[in-house]
Amino acid sequence: MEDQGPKEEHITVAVRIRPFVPRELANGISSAWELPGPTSIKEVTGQRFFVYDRVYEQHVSTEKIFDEQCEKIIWKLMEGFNGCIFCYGQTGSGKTFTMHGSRKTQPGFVPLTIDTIFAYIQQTPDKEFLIRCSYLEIYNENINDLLNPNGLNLQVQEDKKNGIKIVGATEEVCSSINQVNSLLYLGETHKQFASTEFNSRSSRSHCIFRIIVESKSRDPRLKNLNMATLNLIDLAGSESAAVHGPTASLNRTREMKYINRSLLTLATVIMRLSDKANSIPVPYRDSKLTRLLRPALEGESKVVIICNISPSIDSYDETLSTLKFAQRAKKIKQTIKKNVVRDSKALIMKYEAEIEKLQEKLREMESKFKDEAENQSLKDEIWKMSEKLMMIQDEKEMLDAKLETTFKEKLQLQSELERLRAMILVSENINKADILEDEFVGADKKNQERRRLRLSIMRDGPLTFEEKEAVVHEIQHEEEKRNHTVLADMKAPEVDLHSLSRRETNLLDGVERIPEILEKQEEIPVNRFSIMISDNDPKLVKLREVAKQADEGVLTGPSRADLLLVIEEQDKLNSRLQGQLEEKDQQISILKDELQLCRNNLISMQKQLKEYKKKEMLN
Ligand SMILES: Nc1ncnc2c1ncn2[C@@H]1O[C@H](COP(=O)(O)OP(=O)(O)OP(=O)(O)O)[C@@H](O)[C@H]1O
Repeated sequence: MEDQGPKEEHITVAVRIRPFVPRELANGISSAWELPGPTSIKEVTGQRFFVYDRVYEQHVSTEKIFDEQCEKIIWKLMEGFNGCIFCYGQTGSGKTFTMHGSRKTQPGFVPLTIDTIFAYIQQTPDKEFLIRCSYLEIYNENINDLLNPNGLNLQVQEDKKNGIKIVGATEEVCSSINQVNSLLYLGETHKQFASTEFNSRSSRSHCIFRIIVESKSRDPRLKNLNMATLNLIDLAGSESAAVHGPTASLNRTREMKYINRSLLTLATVIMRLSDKANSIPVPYRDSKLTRLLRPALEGESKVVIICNISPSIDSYDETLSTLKFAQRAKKIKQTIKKNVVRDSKALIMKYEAEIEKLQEKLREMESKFKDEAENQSLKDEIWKMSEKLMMIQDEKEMLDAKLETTFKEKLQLQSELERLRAMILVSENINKADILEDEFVGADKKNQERRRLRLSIMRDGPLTFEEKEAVVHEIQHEEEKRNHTVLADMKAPEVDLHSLSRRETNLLDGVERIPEILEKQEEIPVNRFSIMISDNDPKLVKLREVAKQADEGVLTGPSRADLLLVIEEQDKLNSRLQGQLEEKDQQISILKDELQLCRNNLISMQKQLKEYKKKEMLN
C-alpha cells in the first residue's frame, strides 16, 4: 500500500564529522568533539551534548550515510513525494565531499541518488517515468543556470498552484545515468570555486541539483500521474574574515558577505519554523536560498539535513554554531502529502500526446516510404528490363548478321559444289546416274558409249587406245563448255554438226544434256564418288598434255592408275565441300533456332516493359 495519508513528521537531521585533513594533522590539532553514541555528540573538554537522528564518526562512508538517511527519500520521490537533502556546515567541513564526492573513490549523494533512481525504474516495470534535471547556483544572490552559461540572474516565480519556478532554467530530460553524469560534469565547469585558508577548492555559491520525476501507471485505466521534485543542495560554507586572511580581495569579501547573509536567513527561517508557537512571520523572502527552500521547509518535501562538522578544536565556534542550527532544524515538523497531478500540464502527458502524434506521423511516413520504395523497385525493374532488352536486341542483330554471313557462305559452297558437279565425269552411283541419264537421254548409242567409257575407267587393267582418246575428248569438251559459259554473253559461233567428227558429235550431244542430268543429280545422295577437275589443277594440266599427245598420235598415257588417282583426289575435295555445306546447314538451323528464341524473348520483354510502364504511370 502506498503511503498517501498526510502525517506529521520531523525533519531528519544527521551530523557527519569529517576526518582530520592533512593541514590539521600537520599542525597537530586536537579534536574538540567525541561521540558517546550513534546519535549523540559531546564536547571533549566541556559539557555540551547534542542528540540528533544520527551522528556519523570520521571514517563512516558516504554510501552508508546515504543508505541510512537518503535512500528512503529517493523511494518516496519515485512514488510522488517531494524531497530535499542539503548539506550545511562551515567552509571546509566536507559538504561537497558528502554531496558530490568522487565517482571513482567515494561517490557522493548526487551520484548515489542517480543510481538509485535508475535502479528503481528498472525494478518497476508497471510504471513509466520521465526524469528531468536542472543544475543551478546562487552566487552573490543571483540564480545562475549551471547548464547554460548565458542563463544568469534567473528570476524566481512563486505560484500557489505550481509552487516555485525558476524562469528560464534549463530542464534536461535524461534517459540514462551517463546523460545525468554529463550534465553534472557540464555544471561543474560553470561553478564558482576559490581557494581559501581552509579549503583549496571552496564553493563560493549554493549549488542546487534538481531532479523532477514524473511517474504514471502503465495501466491505461489508471490516469493519475505523480510528479515530485528532489533538491540536492550543497550549501556554501559559513566563514569568517579570518578564512581569507588580511589580504582578501574585494570579490572574496563580497562573496563571503552574501554567503553568510543567506545562511543567516536560513538559520532564522529554521528557528522560526522550529518555534511554531511564536507567530512571527518566517523571512523566506530575505534570500534567494530560503525562497527556493520554502516549499520544502513548509512541508511539501521530506527533508534530510546533513550537518558537516570539522573535528578540529580550531573550528570549535563554527562547529558549535552548526550543531545549534541542526538542533533547531530537528524541531521542525512537517506534514507531507503526495503530489498527484490530474491535469495535462505534466510533461509526461504532453510527451505521450507528442509521442502519439509522432507515431501517427511515422506511420504516414512509413506508408509513404513504402509507396516510394515500391515505386523505386518498379523503376529498378524497368531499368533492368530495358538493359536486358537492349542486350537481347544486340544479340539479335549479331545473330542476324551471323545468319547472313552463314547464308552467304552456304551459297558460296553451293555454287562451288554446283561447279564441281558440272564437271562430274563418273560417279560411284553410276548405275543410279545411268538410270537417270537414260531417262533423260534415252538409250541412244552415244550415251551408251559414254557409260561404257565411265565403266571402263572403273575397270582394272590398261585403257584401250579408244578409251584414252575418249577421256581426252571428254576433258577437251569440259574445257570448251567452261569457255562457252564464260563467254555466254558473247554470240556463240555456229557449229556445223556435219563437219564434226563422230567423236566430237558424240561428246557435244552428251554435254548438251549434262545440265539436265546435273539437275536430276541434285536429288541423288551427295556423297557419291566423282571426278572433279579444276582449271589449274596439275592433274588437268597433265591430262591436257595427254590429250595433246593423243591428237598428235603419240599418246602414251595416262594409265588407269593416274586417272583413278585424279578421281580419288577430286572426290575427297568434293566430299569435304559437301561436309562443309552440311555444317553450314546445321549452323543455319541452330542460328535460326537461336534467333527465334531471341525474338520470343524480345517480344515477352517488350510486353513486360509495357506493363511496368503502365503500372508506373498509374502510381
Ligand atoms: N568524510 C571525509 N573523508 C575524507 N576527506 C574528507 C571528508 N570530508 C571532507 N574531506 C576533505 O576535506 C576537504 C574539504 O572538503 P569539502 O570541499 O567537501 O568542504 P566544503 O564543506 O564543501 O567546503 P566549502 O564550503 O569551502 O566548499 C576536502 O579536501 C575533502 O576531501
